[in-house]
Amino acid sequence: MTMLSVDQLNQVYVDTYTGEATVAIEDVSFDVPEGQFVSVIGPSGCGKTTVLNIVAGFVDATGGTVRLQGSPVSGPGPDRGVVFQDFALFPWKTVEANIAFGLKTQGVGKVERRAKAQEMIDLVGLTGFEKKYPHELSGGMRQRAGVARVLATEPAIMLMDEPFASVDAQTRRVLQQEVLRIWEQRRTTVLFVTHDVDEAVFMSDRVVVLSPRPSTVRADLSIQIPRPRSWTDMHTNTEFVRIRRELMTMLGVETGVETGSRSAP
Ligand SMILES: Nc1ncnc2c1ncn2[C@@H]1O[C@H](COP(=O)(O)OP(=O)(O)OP(=O)(O)O)[C@@H](O)[C@H]1O
Repeated sequence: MTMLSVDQLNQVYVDTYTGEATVAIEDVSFDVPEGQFVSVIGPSGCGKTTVLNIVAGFVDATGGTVRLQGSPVSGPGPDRGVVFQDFALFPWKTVEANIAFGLKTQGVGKVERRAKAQEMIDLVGLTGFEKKYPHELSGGMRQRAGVARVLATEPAIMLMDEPFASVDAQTRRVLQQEVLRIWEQRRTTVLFVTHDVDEAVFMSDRVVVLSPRPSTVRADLSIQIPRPRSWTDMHTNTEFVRIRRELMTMLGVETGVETGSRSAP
């Protein structure tokens, strides 16, 4: 089943003061089948975040349609769970309360909320940290709590915009593996935006490559690396090495052209 359908998306931003128009997205179309992990990659400023924000319902597209499970998207909704770069946890709530929060807004009763929150806490490896506040957690733990918070509400699709951008290189690799481990147990459909070629290839079933702004879909590559995946095996995995090289060349990374793309450290 097609979970998400992005059809001839177009986005023009108009500066409210100068009236100047910026065509961010020219014409972008792609589908995401249920259960797939799909990354969107492309040069800096090509409109990756804009695509995600339109799918999330935060931004109204100036053209084209986004359908989720066949229904047009016209605003934010509980069927889409967004994992933000800055974790978006409430600092005054414990891990448990943060994770249960979305369920509360959905009207889920207290007992069920507690049970679901605990299930998610165990799933992401935060058992024992239920009563801690976000400032008492490491960046990696906060991100896991952020993922758990979104997963608890069982969205049809998870939208992730550079979720590991603010953590150090080593933690980033650990978190990439962690998120994959969690994802492999749930297989929630994921739309993932990143700059990072290695991250996109490592995580995804497919990588949608956008052209420089105003963007179109430049390539749509299927990643046939068996799961579960681990970073230890990647550099000797011929499929990883081949697709990584193809993407690097496409994005101009090896020719030294400034594209904003980079590989994972
Ligand atoms: N709210 C806005 N108002 C005006 N212009 C915007 C707005 N949001 C984005 N843009 C412009 O649209 C283009 C695409 O931006 P967007 O953030 O979607 O790209 P991106 O590929 O995610 O960038 P990056 O990789 O640098 O994060 C850029 O030129 C940006 O300046």
